[in-house]
Amino acid sequence: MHCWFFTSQVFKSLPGKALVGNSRNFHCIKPLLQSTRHRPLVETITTLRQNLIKSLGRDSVSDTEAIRKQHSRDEGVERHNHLADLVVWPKSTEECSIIASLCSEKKVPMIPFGTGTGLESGVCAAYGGVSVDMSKMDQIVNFNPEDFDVTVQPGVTRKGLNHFLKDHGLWFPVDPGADASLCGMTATSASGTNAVRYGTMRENVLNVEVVLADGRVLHTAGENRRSKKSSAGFNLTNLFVGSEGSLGFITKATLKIYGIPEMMLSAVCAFTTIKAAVDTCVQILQSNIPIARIELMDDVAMDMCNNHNKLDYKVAPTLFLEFHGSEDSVKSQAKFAGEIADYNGGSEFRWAYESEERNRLWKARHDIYWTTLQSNPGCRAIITDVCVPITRLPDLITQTKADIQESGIIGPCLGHVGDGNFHTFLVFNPNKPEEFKKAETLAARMTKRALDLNGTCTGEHGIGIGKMNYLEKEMGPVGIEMMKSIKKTLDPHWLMNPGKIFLSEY
Ligand SMILES: Cc1cc2c(cc1C)N(C[C@H](O)[C@H](O)[C@H](O)COP(=O)(O)OP(=O)(O)OC[C@H]1O[C@@H](n3cnc4c(N)ncnc43)[C@H](O)[C@@H]1O)c1[nH]c(=O)[nH]c(=O)c1N2
Ligand SMILES: CCCCC(=O)C(=O)O
Ligand SMILES: [Mn+2]
Repeated sequence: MHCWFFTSQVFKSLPGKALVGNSRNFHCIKPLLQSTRHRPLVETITTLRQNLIKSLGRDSVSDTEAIRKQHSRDEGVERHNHLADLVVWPKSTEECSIIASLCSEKKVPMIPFGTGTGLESGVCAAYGGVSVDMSKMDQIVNFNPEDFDVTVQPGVTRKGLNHFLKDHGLWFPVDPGADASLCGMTATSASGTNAVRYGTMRENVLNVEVVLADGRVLHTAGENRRSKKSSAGFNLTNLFVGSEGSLGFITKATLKIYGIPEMMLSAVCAFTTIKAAVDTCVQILQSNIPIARIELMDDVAMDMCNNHNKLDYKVAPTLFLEFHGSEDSVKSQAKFAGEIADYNGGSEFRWAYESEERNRLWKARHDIYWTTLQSNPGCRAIITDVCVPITRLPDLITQTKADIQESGIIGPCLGHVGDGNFHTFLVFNPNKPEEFKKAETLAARMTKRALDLNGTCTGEHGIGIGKMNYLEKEMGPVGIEMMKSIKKTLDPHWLMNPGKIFLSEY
């Protein structure tokens, strides 16, 4: 994989005539999409801006540099140095359609923006264009507690939805660490710590409303449909789950919701080896214990976690577990899981009974990325996200940890092991190109290994720019051809989030 350290020479060599972008100081950028595409001309953007102001109002359109910068990057490693030319804030599906029609008419790229918590540069403006910030469409538009479904606009975040649902004794369990928008989560096919029991976005989205590149509005399961199952034709809903803004704007998502369990009980258990911890996880799943969360943190992650959260857990490979259900069910699940852990040499479970204690524990888990960066001031990290069939996980993690140790790079390992999904944060100093190179080499080896073990390059973060070349390997030529032909049907001028997912255009 190539990585170019940013120089003005590289920037000048990018395709384009009268460019509207600027040059931020990036430590690394990726090769652009193989394309003859140019950024929009200044005069095109000027006319488009006037038309957008006429349709949406002056307050809903911005071309200030600070706002364009804020909308052109996410929380992952900076892989791009281009800014959107304009940022707009639609207030309704109709306004979204107008934006799409105006941009299509001028052949200007459109980039949906949720909350910008993505990790693979999905919101970067690879070819400039219009960043469409969906945050002002923030209503819960349909709530059916007795049917266990809710329909939200794109500005509703997962924490916002859960705050609303709590008073009704309900919750939405998909929980990426960040407070992401639910439509952004749909767009990236997100998951998190609860997926082992409740599934990912793929299993929890019943219908989506989409504004297509030309402004048409599609309801992927038919307008207002919210049945739990359907055999009616192709599954268009799941086509849009994971589409990463490349097929249209998700303007509504209808989601499954759940009753808050009568009891939730968390526990922490340390092991002498990674293999013993992962074996425990595999055996718990094979025993059909309906565990709600089962997360792994290695010794490196536990050490950082203790230091930053004033915790005193053992510095060893550790499982964080959680059981949901009635009191009887939780107790019997916990007993059975405890016996399996014991069989694998695990320490006694350390229980967290009270919700305050549980929240502290899971917050420490969710914050581990920030903890890693704070433990290494001035550094950034390449975030890996491979996922394999669970029986392959012990080998994958053990070999990866050996690789990391040999490289001398700092790289905590953690994961949603119940799904076979794990992450490393490969820390590098942006001023030391050799460290970045080492981290990239490690990430590439790990991903290749996961693919060789029948897995995927991304369990939950998506392809964006960061994993474009891996998608080609994972899908093979026919798979990529099919994906592109679907994109061509929905977005014939390649205007929706160009420069993402695919290494080359049609
Ligand atoms: C600390 C921390 C921890 C985690 C994570 C991030 C961070 C910072 N994430 C990643 C992230 O939260 C996840 O990818 C979200 O789904 C992104 O949602 P945003 O609303 O922020 O989308 P964001 O604005 O970042 O956009 C992401 C992509 O979706 C597209 N998009 C956004 N809104 C859209 C819309 N309405 N219509 C069409 N396309 C749209 C964008 O164009 C882009 O390609 C994660 N993820 C995960 O799965 N599991 C995890 O455990 C974590 N953990
Ligand atoms: C922000 C880095 C990875 C986040 C993540 O996916 C997790 O902690 O599980
Ligand atoms: Mn994760």
